[in-house]
Amino acid sequence: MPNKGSKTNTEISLQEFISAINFSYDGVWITDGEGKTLFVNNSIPRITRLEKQLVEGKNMQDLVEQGVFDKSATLIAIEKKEVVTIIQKVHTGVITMVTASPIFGNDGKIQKVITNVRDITELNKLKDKIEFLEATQAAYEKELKELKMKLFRSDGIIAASHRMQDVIQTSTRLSKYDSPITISGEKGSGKEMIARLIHENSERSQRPFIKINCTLPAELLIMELFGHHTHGEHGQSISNNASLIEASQGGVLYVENADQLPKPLQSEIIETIERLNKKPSPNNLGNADSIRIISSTAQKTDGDSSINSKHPLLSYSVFTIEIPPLKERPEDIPLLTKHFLDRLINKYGKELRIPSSTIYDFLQRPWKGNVKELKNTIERLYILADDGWLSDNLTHKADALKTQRNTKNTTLQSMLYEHEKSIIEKAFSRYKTSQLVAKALGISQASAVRKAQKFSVPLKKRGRPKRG
Ligand SMILES: Nc1ncnc2c1ncn2[C@@H]1O[C@H](COP(=O)(O)OP(=O)(O)OP(=O)(O)O)[C@@H](O)[C@H]1O
Repeated sequence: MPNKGSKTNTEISLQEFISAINFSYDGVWITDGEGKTLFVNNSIPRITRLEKQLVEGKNMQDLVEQGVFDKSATLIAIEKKEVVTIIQKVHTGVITMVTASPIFGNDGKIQKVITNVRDITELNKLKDKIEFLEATQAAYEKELKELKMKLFRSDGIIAASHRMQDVIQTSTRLSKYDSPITISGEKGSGKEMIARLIHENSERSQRPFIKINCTLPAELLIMELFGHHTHGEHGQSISNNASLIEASQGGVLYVENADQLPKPLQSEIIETIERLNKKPSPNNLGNADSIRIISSTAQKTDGDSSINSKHPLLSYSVFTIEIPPLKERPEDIPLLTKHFLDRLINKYGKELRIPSSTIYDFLQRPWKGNVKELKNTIERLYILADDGWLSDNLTHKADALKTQRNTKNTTLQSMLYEHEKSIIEKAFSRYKTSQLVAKALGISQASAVRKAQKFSVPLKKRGRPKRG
């Protein structure tokens, strides 16, 4: 029988209780209802790297004001009268996670606040490590994307502008799928070129790419699309020529300007293709003869679903690639010009150079017929040129002679140099002073002066005020 005055096994003395709390691995910090420190256990100095004497008896408010902590969970818990968890910075560099729990008396007032303190510096290091790994992963993904872009065959396609690079990137992605797609863009902007690029880079590349010319009269188009059938003497249907749809099996059917086809014909194309695509394959490995439809439209479809819904072929598409008009991507113009000129030189052997004034002029034009118009313009100028320069009037020829002295070749760098020079010369001839030129071109006056010196443009001297 235990003595009346002695402790049972389940009872604990205050001394034992305090030494148990001192053993706790987490820090324990107890204050009164005003935030004055009454007790800190032995883990507090280990975790916070603060001397016990520095904090014992101190009010949390003072410790925050002295900058020992950036904020105090105890003070917030007293204010909010609820349990609070925060991340706290100690001026020793340690980061802790603290949870402060108010203890209420019978009168409803806070009597004590007991706060658990945990060192999360390690956790933070882990977070840094995760962030580092995420950044590394992002860098690898970027590299992979660039490598994929390199693997993607896009020879002969100029895409210097961000918008065209996006188009190429989307095309790369879409070439791996069979989904029907629409390519939209103004006439001559490169819709067919992108459709062919998708085909060339897909698993269908060895199978046909069949283009339907929607400008043909409807009857002829129907015959071309579905084949010409007559009836034999027993009433059976005899096919007299192969249909374009059948010819495109396993490959791509490119329906150019699909929105110009009569709607019933658009629906019939979809139905015929769906029927053919559903034909079971001999080995159940998917239909190797399935047809992929790529439609094109000169209408801008972005954000306007009403355009798509009016045309069965456009609404059948699961993805639309928008090709921007040439005037919205001027960065492509100098490179396209060089690209088309190089091709002509390769074919015909007549060497020509491009004067900066021609590039300048090309950058100003509206190019309503887009890349096709640029290509044709270059071909026309190439045929007409007989003095070694690709230019389209006498002023340009005079410019070309000037440029000849300064330009050794037609690299992009030299073209850009000449282009900038021409802008600076024109700006000084129009606005006269470096101050006005700077304002017009949106550059600093110092930069306008430097550019004038770079291109040997004479600077107008400021007149001295007259005396007397
Ligand atoms: N980014 C480019 N790089 C190189 N050549 C291009 C580029 N874009 C278009 N072209 C060339 O410009 C010409 C017109 O392009 P394409 O026929 O693909 O345009 P389109 O939008 O299909 O024209 P249309 O609306 O008349 O059918 C083609 O010779 C094509 O190879």
